[in-house]
Amino acid sequence: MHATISPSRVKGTTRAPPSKSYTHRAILAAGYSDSATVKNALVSADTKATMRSVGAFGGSVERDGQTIDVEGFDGRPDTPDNVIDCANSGTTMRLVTACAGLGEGLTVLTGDDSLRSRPQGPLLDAVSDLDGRAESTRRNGQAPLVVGDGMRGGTVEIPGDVSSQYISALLMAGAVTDEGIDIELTTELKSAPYVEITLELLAEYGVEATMTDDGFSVEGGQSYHPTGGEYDVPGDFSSISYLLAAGAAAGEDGESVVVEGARPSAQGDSAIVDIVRDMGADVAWDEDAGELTVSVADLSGTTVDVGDTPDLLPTIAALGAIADGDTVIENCEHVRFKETDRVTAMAEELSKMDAHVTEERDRLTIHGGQTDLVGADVDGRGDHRIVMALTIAGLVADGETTIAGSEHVDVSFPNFFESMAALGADVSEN
Ligand SMILES: O=C(O)C1=C[C@@H](OP(=O)(O)O)[C@@H](O)[C@H](O)C1
Ligand SMILES: C=C(OP(=O)(O)O)C(=O)O
Repeated sequence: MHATISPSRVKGTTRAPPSKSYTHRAILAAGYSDSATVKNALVSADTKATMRSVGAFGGSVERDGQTIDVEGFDGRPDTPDNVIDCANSGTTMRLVTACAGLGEGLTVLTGDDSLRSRPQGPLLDAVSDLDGRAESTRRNGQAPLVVGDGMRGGTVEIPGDVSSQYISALLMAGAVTDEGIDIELTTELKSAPYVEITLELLAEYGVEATMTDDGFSVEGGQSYHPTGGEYDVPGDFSSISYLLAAGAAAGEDGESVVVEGARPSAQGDSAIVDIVRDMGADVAWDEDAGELTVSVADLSGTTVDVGDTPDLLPTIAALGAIADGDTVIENCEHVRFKETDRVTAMAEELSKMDAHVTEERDRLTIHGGQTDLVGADVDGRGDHRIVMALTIAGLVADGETTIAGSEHVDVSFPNFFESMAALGADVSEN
């Protein structure tokens, strides 16, 4: 599918979709429990992969709108009858790999072309070091994976600079081992707020895990049970970043964009509020009401370290192409290991719209204000965040922008184009 965006202005009230990261964890945690209900869940292609996994492990997952009732597998998972398809979802593959490691039998995990090219090696090594079996069928550290054989607890070393999801996965699984798991990081942790999200979610399910001097630790023999049997998912700040960016860059003069569902949580991506402010936009955040209000401004460049917030890179790059002056995105090498290499993807696609971009291994600089953005045929590269970020650029470009692969927004923000159109954006899909 293609999305066509014509220059347009936005205003009005919209609602943030529920957090993808919390939804994945809440559903798998419900799987580890005897039963739990996840309310206000994100129902998207990625979170459906986690629901399928819980079912494959012997749980039952029933969905009524955004309420998910889970009868869990209660501790260690059963051996699945079939392979588990994690589709495009890195979070599912990592969280489910550690869970599969607990099983008596073997689980086979696969995914789409993108997911089968992403790194799993450090997590496979960790599961093996903890006496499980974890192999890449192609012996290249990538899926398809074969995992199982009753991983035990213990101490394990793992790098922190490839994916924080390995640590989240081991913490979730470690709670139901006998001995627990102590994780020692061998390199600096990137995407650290996502481990905070895991700790916060675990606490909500009555499971204790902590940060230590050299990593993280979870005691074994714990059981999962959310207070009152229910967990309520907060709004997603990665998704909110596109809505805020739209309001800041393409808001109607004298009007504002209001985003509901923005309640504070451990999400590092709430940094987008300050980033947009630094670029010159006026943003008010009523944290009690969970409401953000943004109005249009002449944006200027900024410098952002995305070590903690990799998913914001496409949004910041698009804003940088709209702003005057240089926007420097630093500490971004790990953003190359996502659904696509997002550093190169944004550099190349924004260049098609006449943006001036300098790409280095660990830094992306967008030289804003040198020429106006022009509408172009661009490629979303099968990556939801590239599609959504290019849409923001398309709102202010001169002429029509056509984005290939627009259907991929179903990974994290299925009603993205409907939400944009309701705010007044001139967008259509065909
Ligand atoms: O744990 C999570 O929910 C996520 C962690 C981050 O990945 P990395 O830890 O691989 O950087 C982030 O990019 C991804 O979208 C979601
Ligand atoms: C990288 C992402 O997700 P995942 O790692 O789950 O595929 C994302 O949503 O940007």
